[in-house]
Amino acid sequence: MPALQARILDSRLGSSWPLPNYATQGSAGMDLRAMLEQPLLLEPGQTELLPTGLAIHIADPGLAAMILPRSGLGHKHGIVLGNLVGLIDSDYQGQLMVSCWNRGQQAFTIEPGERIAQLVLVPVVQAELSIVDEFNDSERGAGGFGHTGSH
Ligand SMILES: O=c1ccn([C@H]2C[C@H](O)[C@@H](COP(=O)(O)OP(=O)(O)OP(=O)(O)O)O2)c(=O)[nH]1
Ligand SMILES: [Mg+2]
Repeated sequence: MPALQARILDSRLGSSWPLPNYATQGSAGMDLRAMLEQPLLLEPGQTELLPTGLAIHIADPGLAAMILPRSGLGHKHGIVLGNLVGLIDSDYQGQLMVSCWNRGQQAFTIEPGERIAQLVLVPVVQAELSIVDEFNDSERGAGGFGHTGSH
């Protein structure tokens, strides 16, 4: 498992609540917590940017991190991400922020320290554009958006 540099920006993280970690040996993501001073009522349709108390520096341009919703919160309570997916650049050193969007019909209260999203490290390939006039033929060509049918 590679080491990931992290800074704790809220001292409650690691004392009142555990640091983000993998819940099981096979977990893909580590949960991020809402470092709130008090419970936050999210009305239907409301979006708030929440601090996580944590900064990471991935440093390796061959890696990035994604912030993804937690399935239970998203499916049962409509609490997903205002940006749908958060992408954390390898050179970002600021606090990890989570945009929480209540896309549901009911208000939902986020408690201080609640696990609101998950962080997944992913490999990245950076490419240089090589401009051409025509592509070599491919089986698909420009067909898309249902081109292959629905059965
Ligand atoms: O859910 C998120 C998404 C992004 N970020 C941070 C890390 C990321 O590296 C930086 C920039 O994100 P992005 O490139 O997606 O946002 P932008 O709107 O393009 O801003 P910028 O102009 O700073 O790149 O914001 C978060 O903390 N949480
Ligand atoms: Mg950007």
